[in-house]
Amino acid sequence: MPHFAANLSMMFTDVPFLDRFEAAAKAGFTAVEFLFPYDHPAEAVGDGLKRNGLTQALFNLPPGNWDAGEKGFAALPERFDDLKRGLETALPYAQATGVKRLHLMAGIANRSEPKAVEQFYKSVTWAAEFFAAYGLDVVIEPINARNVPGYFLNDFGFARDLITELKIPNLKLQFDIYHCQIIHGDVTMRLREMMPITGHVQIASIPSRNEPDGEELNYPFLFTELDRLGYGGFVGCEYNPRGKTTDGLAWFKPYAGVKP
Ligand SMILES: O=C(O)C(=O)[C@@H](O)CO
Ligand SMILES: [Mg+2]
Repeated sequence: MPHFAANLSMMFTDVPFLDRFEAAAKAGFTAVEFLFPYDHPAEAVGDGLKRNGLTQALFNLPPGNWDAGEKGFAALPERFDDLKRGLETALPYAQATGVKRLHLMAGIANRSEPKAVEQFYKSVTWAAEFFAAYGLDVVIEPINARNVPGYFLNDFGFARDLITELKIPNLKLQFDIYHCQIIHGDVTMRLREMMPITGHVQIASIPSRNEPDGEELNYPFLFTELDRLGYGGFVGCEYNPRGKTTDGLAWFKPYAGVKP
């Protein structure tokens, strides 16, 4: 049975961030993820988790000025120092939460520009080697161009080739089913192909990015497929609830309380 992680940047937003851990636990989640914890002290985030018996599935490395449109630096040669500083910033949060994987964002850059590609390889290698020393994985996620126009990493085949070519044991794919369906379709065949390099999975309905209980994809089929493929990682609920988060959790009832 999949092990779902509530995304606390998108779910339970009717309460302040640090109160969302309790809200997720009360709703039956045993794991959480979020985009960025950096507005709060690492200890407070770690306490929120521990007090509620939750496991941290994932969070993102610092992306730069998110509100100004920055989406990470990994493909930006002129921002390599910022990227390196970001790894240091994330480390205390990783240690306070006990998370085992971190998402490295590529940034807004043109993939047909050789310097951006070269920098992406360099940054990904640097980050993976940095976190290997702490027993952490680094994941990279293809993101569709409708949600993030100009995002460098917008192709699952490119991510697969890079991971396969670099052969860095702690470098893996963040397989967001929502993005895969929008970019390519054929989600089941891609899950089958890319399962050996997949370190994290995320879900949402397509095209609305709401609860995984309708629209384009048959999620119960995909959850069974993840089990059939032997996926033992987390499935992040990275969706915008249609209304109050708890009112939209009927789909989750059979999975509540599942531990790895
Ligand atoms: O947008 C997504 O999908 C994510 O997983 C975020 O963490 C990155 O924006
Ligand atoms: Mg995602």
